[in-house]
Amino acid sequence: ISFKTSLQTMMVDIHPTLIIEFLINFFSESSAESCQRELKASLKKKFQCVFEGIAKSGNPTLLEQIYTELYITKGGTAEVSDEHEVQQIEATSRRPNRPEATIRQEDIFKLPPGKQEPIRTVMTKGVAGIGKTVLTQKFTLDWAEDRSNQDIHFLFPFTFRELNVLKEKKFSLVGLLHHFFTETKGTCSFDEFQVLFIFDGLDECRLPLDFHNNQILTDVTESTSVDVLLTNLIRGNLLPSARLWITTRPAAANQIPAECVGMVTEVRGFADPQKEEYFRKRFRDEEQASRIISHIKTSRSLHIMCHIPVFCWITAAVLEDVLKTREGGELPNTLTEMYIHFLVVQTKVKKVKYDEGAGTGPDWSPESRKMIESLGKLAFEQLQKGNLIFYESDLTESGIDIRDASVYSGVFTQIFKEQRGLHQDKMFCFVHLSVQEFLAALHVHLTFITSGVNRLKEKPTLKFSCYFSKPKLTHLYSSAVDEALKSPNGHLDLFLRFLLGLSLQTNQRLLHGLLGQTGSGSQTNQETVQYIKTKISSDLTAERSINLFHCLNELNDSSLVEDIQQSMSSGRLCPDKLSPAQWSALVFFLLSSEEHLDVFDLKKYSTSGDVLLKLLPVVRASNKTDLHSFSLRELDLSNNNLQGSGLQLLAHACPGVLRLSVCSLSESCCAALSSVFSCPSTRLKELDLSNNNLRDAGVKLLSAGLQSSCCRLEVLRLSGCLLTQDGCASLAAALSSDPSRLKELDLSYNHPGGPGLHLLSAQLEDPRSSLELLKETIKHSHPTVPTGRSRLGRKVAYVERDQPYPDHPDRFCRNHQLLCSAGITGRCYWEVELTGGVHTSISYQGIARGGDGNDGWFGGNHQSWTLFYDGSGYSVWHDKKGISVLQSSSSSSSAHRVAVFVDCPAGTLSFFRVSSDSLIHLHTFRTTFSEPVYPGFGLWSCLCSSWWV
Ligand SMILES: Nc1ncnc2c1ncn2[C@@H]1O[C@H](COP(=O)(O)OP(=O)(O)OP(=O)(O)O)[C@@H](O)[C@H]1O
Repeated sequence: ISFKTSLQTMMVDIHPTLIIEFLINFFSESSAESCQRELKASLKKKFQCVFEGIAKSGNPTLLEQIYTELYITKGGTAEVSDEHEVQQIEATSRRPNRPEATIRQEDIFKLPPGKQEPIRTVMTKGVAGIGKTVLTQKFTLDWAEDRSNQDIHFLFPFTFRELNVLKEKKFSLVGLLHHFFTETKGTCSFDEFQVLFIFDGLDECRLPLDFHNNQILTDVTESTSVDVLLTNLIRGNLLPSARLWITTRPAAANQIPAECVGMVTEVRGFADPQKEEYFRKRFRDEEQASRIISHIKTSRSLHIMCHIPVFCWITAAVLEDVLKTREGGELPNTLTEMYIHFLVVQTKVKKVKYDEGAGTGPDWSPESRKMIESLGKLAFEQLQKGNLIFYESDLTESGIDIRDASVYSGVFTQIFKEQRGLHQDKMFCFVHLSVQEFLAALHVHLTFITSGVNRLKEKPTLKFSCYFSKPKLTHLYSSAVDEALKSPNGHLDLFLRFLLGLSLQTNQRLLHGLLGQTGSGSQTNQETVQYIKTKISSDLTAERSINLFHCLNELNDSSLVEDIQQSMSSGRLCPDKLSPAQWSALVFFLLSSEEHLDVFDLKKYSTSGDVLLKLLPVVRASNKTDLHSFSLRELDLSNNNLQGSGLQLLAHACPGVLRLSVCSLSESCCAALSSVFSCPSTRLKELDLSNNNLRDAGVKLLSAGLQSSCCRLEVLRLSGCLLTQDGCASLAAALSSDPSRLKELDLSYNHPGGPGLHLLSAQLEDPRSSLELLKETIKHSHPTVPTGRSRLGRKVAYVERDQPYPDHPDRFCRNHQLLCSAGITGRCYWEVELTGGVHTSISYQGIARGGDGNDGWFGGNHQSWTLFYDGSGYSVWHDKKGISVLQSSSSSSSAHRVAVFVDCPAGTLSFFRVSSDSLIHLHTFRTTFSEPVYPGFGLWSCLCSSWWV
């Protein structure tokens, strides 16, 4: 009636085009409303249940019944984190008591206080199994059931898993929405609606998200490949008014350019009270829940791991079973034990469900054995490649019959999930990365026991030699330790813990029937323990030695830690006399001891900068570190891979000068430092942040702190921090604010551009500004490409053929590299055209030429500095420390030029990329050259490496 009346009223005196417009609006609105209703109904159906590792035949659990609040923090960057996920879990597990900005699940898209604009793109990071998917499901369900976020008209939850299978297909954005959400077919224009896209699991994305080269697309009805749709949607070219939520494991976060992300949040899993809540929700029987909770609390390792919801789920499954069958018996304590029980429990479940077995004790049938062997092979081979999602072809490669695959996933539903993407493409994954790591370790163990082949060495070297001597398990373990230590991102750390855990006879007995013969004896274990201890004594990073201590734990050896504990309790601990192994033991002990971490009083140990550096992992982990008596005037932590952790504490502790040059700091660290500037108790006067990739976004955060009336900073060094005009504008705004006390600002080796410098130079003139000195030496020492340069026409290429040159002591024995014969003492500029993996370096004459080759690599010692191009990006190295400086968009096979500018008297060495006769600054080393330097070149491999000068 109301429609009819309105229409009649209008018909009387309104222009016909307006009537048509009214009609279109009227109908599109009502059809949009019905689309929304149907979409909500379908999402409600889809998300009200959570499949806890059971993909097919299990009983779905209601999300509402198990959902336990997750701890989510705000802040951080979209940058990649190199730490292995388990270390992150262990580090982050201690943080919840810190006053960090947290955010509730339902507020993720609320307008932030004081902001006019809503955030367009939120990225949520979190390690495997921490609850990202469940979180997006809860958000979606709450929306679909009208509980929250009703300002959103349409919510479209996608997973990268399902988008992967559309790799070869073409869609328009509207077409893609209609394809996945058929309920919305009645709506063709989403411009005037508030739309939220959820993209879950960026780490699983196999689409080439090329943000730099993909075509720009603004038309939502134009068809193209899905990756082009995604890059344009994320960049805001398509549907600029839409909101986006992307979730990812930390290692994959940097696939999205930082400028496209408005806010980063991180799921930290369950805080301590939520762990209890989880088990109480899961076990309605209160007594059973209490027993399980108190057991978990007795083992620090288990308690920490229970921050990860999926681990809670594994623990619940194991303990439920163990408590049933082992009244009064010992409960699993180490990680390996827990995972062995998990496997045993699953086998029993399978026996009861499918083989009508009694379910008492695991009886490994030949089929179950074969299945575990195949899954183990798959787990190991894919772990080596860094893959967590597998396709049918990966299964075939590991000897798994594709026709049986669904039976496998049906049987071992809780270990191995089968995912069905669109078009019924099958994808598989283990329920959790740690299950994959466990099965991979089991595979390596079994292969060695049965055939003497060490899978970590990849060569069946023992095939013949085993006729003469029995292959030794100690070799397997020591090579596994070596491989794990070699991995740049620690991807074998947890694998190693499991492999060593499996060497214990007590654990092997639990798997009796699967393993057949047991392998190692106590002699082997002792040798392995000794080997690990020698490694701990060597020069390892804190994270690496901590993992080795966890390994000793799995081997039931706690002697190193006990020694330290005794020295501590007897008051004999003397920090100046500790060996590297004892330092590591102290760090590990402090990290694993609950009470020491509540308030960590550093002065108990020493007040030297060196000690502070060694104890940094503890400082990072402690809830509160007492650094007030730490009365250093100046603290120089330059050239350390700090990555920002513990910075806030350090900066508070340091009253005068803090040097953090070349510390791998990024934008995220600037928020911490900025909050120090504005803290009333700050006494920081000079801060050197040179040669860290802070970029404009980081400097913007610092500038906010500089404006605080509490800030006492007088000297700020930001040389070589990748700043452009925007960064300079933020600094200029901060300096013009009233209370700024900054007198000296070093901006050399950045790209401020004319307007940027102009803004800052104006501060020098302004009598109200405190700025007295502005260094922007880039104008002078940043070379322009010289016009009259000549091509030397020297070319070197990598060949795999003997060369007819006689031996010479100046020749590098192992490394494919050479030094020029003329040394440089003044200023020199040269360019190199390269393809493939190439080192462009300078070095002193004295660099090692012989030996095993490890010390003589350019950048692998204190005598040389190098820019290394690995075929996809650049990194700079000196004294074995490297930082990545630029990812390249060109392919490894295409030639490109880099330039080197060395200024010996000034002590600078700069590397640039030459791009159509302009120079892009990559990095500047600053040092004192004590002798002449020689240009050097190295060819990494047969990737057709070659260079011209
Ligand atoms: N908030 C929660 N409450 C209860 N259980 C949860 C919660 N979050 C996760 N879980 C449990 O943990 C399991 C794994 O969670 P989820 O799949 O969300 O992890 P994820 O972070 O997406 O992991 P991945 O990176 O491996 O995809 C779930 O199947 C569920 O059993």
